[in-house]
Amino acid sequence: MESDVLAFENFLGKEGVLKDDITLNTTDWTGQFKGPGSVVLFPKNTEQVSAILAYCSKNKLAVVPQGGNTGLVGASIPVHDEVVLSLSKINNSFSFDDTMGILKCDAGFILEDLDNKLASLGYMVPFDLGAKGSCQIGGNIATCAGGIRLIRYGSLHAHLLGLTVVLPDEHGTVLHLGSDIRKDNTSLHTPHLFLGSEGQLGVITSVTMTAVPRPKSVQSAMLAVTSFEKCCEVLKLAKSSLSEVLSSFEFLDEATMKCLKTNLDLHSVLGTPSAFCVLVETSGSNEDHDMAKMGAFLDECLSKELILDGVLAGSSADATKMWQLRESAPLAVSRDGYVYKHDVSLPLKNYYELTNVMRERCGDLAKSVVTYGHVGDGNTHLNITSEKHSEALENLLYPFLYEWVVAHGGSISAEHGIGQLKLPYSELGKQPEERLLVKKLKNIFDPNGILNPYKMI
Ligand SMILES: O=C(O)CC[C@@H](O)C(=O)O
Ligand SMILES: [Zn+2]
Repeated sequence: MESDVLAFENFLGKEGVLKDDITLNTTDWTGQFKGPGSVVLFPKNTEQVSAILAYCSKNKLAVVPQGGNTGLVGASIPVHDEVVLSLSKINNSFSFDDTMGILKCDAGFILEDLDNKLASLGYMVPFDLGAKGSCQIGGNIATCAGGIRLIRYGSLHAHLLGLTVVLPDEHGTVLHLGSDIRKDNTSLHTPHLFLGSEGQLGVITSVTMTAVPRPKSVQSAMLAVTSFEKCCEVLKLAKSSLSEVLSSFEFLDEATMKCLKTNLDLHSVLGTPSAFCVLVETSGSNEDHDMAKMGAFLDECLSKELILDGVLAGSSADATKMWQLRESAPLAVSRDGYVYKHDVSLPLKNYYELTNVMRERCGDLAKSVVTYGHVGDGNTHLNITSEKHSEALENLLYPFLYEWVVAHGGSISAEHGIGQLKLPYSELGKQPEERLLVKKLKNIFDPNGILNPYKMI
């Protein structure tokens, strides 16, 4: 490794190579994934990434590309002594076409910084995540990040136009995929292969994507609902009556509210306790119009007895309080004890059934069985906690939970990916021929298998 470090210092200068105290880059924020790693590299541009990958390819050194390291499945953490390649210093180039709404930028931009830059131009990034203050746009693409606005703007597949990627071959080949324009049907849509590829095909150094006009009016309301069936009725009504302005439809159950109160001292904004809370947001361009729509929607929810109670945010401080509840849910469960995290999608008819089934199955072994998530997309975050890691509980959970999800037509990973966490179950629900095709593709991009090994593929 010493000669490798010298070679890296030669490409990057001493300041681009971190040898000691690398724990920040070899541990994830939940503390669940820790790898020894060997060295952390901080290239400043695509050429330096190319030099690194060419060298690692010739010398068969495994590499873990790393963005903001905010993932939840251990995809950006080394398993053994892989070299960590951080993209965080590749964050200079930014350009924006404010007529077409097309953004081109380096992969290492922090999502929130990018969004702030776009704000001054009247636009925003078309997705939003709790991790926005630390995650990076290149990592968002590599993991096909979902988040709280997917119901309105669609997944990143709808926004990605082009990428610069570096391949892990002996030349460190630099590829410019797709284009910087909205419509280009001249080839296979190769940039999209990298969406959700978990850094296993190549290293993304630059991203071209669409941004969306920043809404001038945003309304948020929190609703108390007595049954999950009614939550689904409220969703249907929100889609039909809020239609084009609906931008979010999020969900927290009573156990989540309890966890927020006990572990973070965060209290519901609703006066009436209820089994379920729904957070609805609209985004539009005309406050009077959007307020009228939200008001009519809330009236209809009440008159049809779909909700027990509802609070409309009267100020941005009120809205912040509502969103703080939803966005703090992951932190609240992490303070509850050892957490078994799940990110699965299901047909809505089975969405909360999973929680009920698991609550009964886990019995007293679980401390809390908590569900929140993007109900509008059928994506549930079922988090099960125990005082400490429990093998008995783990054996009750797996593979039962993932098999149940697949048997009910769901996906074992809705938005967080496979990484290390779900690797043992990654074949579930997949046709063997599809897995084979994916492996063949991986082999074309990374014949030596050096890029982010022991993960999804
Ligand atoms: O903590 C989780 O399980 C989910 C994290 C994130 O995807 C969210 O939606 O808050
Ligand atoms: Zn989520």
